[in-house]
Amino acid sequence: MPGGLGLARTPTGTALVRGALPGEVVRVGLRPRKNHLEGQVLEILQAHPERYPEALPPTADLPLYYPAQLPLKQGFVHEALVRIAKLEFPLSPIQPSPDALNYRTAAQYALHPLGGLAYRKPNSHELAKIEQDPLIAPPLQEAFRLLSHGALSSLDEVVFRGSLYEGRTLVGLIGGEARFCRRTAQTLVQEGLAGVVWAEASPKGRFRGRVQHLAGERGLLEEYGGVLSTVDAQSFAQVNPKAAGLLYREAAQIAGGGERAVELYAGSGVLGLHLAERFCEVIAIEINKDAVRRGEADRERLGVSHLRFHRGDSRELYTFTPADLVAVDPPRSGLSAEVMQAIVQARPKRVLYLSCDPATWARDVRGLTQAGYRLAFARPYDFYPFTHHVEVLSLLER
Ligand SMILES: C[S@@+](CC[C@H](N)C(=O)[O-])C[C@H]1O[C@@H](n2cnc3c(N)ncnc32)[C@H](O)[C@@H]1O
Repeated sequence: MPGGLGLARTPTGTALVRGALPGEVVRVGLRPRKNHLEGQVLEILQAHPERYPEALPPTADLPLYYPAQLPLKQGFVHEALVRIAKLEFPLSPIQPSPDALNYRTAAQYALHPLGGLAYRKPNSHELAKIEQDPLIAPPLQEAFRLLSHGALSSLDEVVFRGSLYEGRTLVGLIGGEARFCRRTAQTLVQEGLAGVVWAEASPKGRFRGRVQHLAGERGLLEEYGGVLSTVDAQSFAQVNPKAAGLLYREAAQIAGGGERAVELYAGSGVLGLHLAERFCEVIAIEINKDAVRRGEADRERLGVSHLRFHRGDSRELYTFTPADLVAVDPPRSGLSAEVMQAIVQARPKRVLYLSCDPATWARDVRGLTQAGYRLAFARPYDFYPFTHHVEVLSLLER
């Protein structure tokens, strides 16, 4: 089901079960929650006929052979539209990921106290050591090998950001003190990693505190749908560049053209660079300064002078109206009430909505349809094989 949990009805109520696939018979340890029961699979008594038999990291909550994952993901988006947006709409078929394994170009791991890399078990502080990660792309495999054997126990986490285009990987070392990491960073670069940054472990979140460059490169070029964009270890970029490239291309095709497009939640403006082929002016609004810095550098390198960045909040859309198109790609929480209001007041002819959460997307589609827009196109995209996550590309028109 959406959220990556199995659903079961029991005599004492509904149970949400981590690790169970639809139709499986499992033995589960259950705990009562406020309105339901929750648990973890202890033993699989009758497995799904398509269950994937090889080892996967604990974040892979959809362990099915790849073709069996796709109809489930299509179903998550359809179900969100019917249940939340109250719409029966003919979704276009899901676009599979070009690679089902070895696709991720970003990953983060905890450091195990006994050495090696580990995952935090879902909803717990316990660490599960991992020997390999079949979901990460080839350039990250080498970084994984190097850091699995390093003596890094003073750190909390390591972050990898690789590039398929350059075949190299940047590493972020998180926690401890920068001065104790400098020598390790230089060795890692000598051993073939592209660059290393250090970041303090901050309660505000990863890379929200002090960040210091330690060795090698600060950024790498990555290809997204024919556009070369800079990526770094500390700011957002899509982690499946081949799948994201397909989405950006289709997004630009369905967006039409016109005088002005405004892109909200723009990151480093990769979508904006695609839209710039069809609009006389594109404004990219993004709150994160590192993402804006990367985007400005890309725009200059590519000579796209009619794409401009505004570092600020998406609520500031009103400063850049009128617009023919407003494009949004918000975090999982979707559009805030203020951004929704700003879009409705701006009255663009078209709203291009990219989403990484079908439930909040469906909520916002409902809001936009109530404000006079109609859903004209929607296609699920699979950026995260072997997980329940699914992206949506959609277009609304008024
Ligand atoms: C899902 S990412 C999309 C980035 C970009 N469209 C891409 O595909 O690479 C969401 C982005 O929204 C930015 N963001 C979050 N809240 C924001 C806000 N209130 N106003 C502007 N940008 C925001 C984040 O920094 C992040 O870069």
